[in-house]
Amino acid sequence: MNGTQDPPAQPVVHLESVSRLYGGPKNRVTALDNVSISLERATFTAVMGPSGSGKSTFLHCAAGLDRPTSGSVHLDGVDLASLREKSLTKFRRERIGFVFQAFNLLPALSVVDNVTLPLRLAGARPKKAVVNAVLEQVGLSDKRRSRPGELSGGQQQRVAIARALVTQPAVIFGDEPTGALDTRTAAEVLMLLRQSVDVVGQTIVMVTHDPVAAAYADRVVFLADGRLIGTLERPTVEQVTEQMQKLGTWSDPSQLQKPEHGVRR
Ligand SMILES: Nc1ncnc2c1ncn2[C@@H]1O[C@H](COP(=O)(O)OP(=O)(O)OP(=O)(O)O)[C@@H](O)[C@H]1O
Repeated sequence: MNGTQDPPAQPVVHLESVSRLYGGPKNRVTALDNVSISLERATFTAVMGPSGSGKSTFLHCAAGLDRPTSGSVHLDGVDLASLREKSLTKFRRERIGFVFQAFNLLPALSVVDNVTLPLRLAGARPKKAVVNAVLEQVGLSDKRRSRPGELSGGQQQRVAIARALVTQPAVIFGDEPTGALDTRTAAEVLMLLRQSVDVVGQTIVMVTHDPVAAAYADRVVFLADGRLIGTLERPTVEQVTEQMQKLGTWSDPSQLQKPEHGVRR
């Protein structure tokens, strides 16, 4: 036995048998049904599935915005169930970044003030070098004094990405981050997300309906009726489209690759 071997890398996100039920006994909805998955650091995961399959619920439970009915979520080694509401809010602010379809920028604030807002909310003083590096990374160094209204949609989403990156979070969760953008601008934003994984080792989890967007990820996980029914590694647009068509037409989901536990290269 080799005693000098490194221990296996701890996944940055780990869901174990997570279920989320809504409603009461008479109108019970199982939005997530016994989902287990591990996501490793510096990976880009896309979450796909038909409407109502549980994608948003998955994202909300994984990011500590919602609490599972049963099962556990560990994020960056922390069991989210162990955190009370206030600590969970602090944890989210410090360790998780969010990028939404609607960019959710504050219109009265400049680019730089929008980007540094999470740090200031956390009571930290933004480090100039970090802020400059992040603005450079998203290609907005020359727009730091602009207001969101003076920017294009793609530029606004890049501000939102810079705001998510600036706390150097364990994970960035994206909910249709390119849903409001035209094809070319979406490609630029996806490229930026991809680069943040490859260059600075960011971990990203993104819900999307778009096979083209999903193909930027390292892995696509497919949900149907709240269940994790398959994964695709190093997906191509064609493969993702094919899997979505299978799900859409409800042909045999067993044709999909079975989900693996603790998957990654
Ligand atoms: N707060 C809630 N109360 C009751 N039912 C809910 C609630 N949130 C979600 N659901 C139900 O849970 C299921 C999964 O919803 P979810 O929003 O996670 O799906 P989704 O895959 O993100 O859908 P879409 O692609 O349409 O956004 C759906 O049947 C939905 O109606």
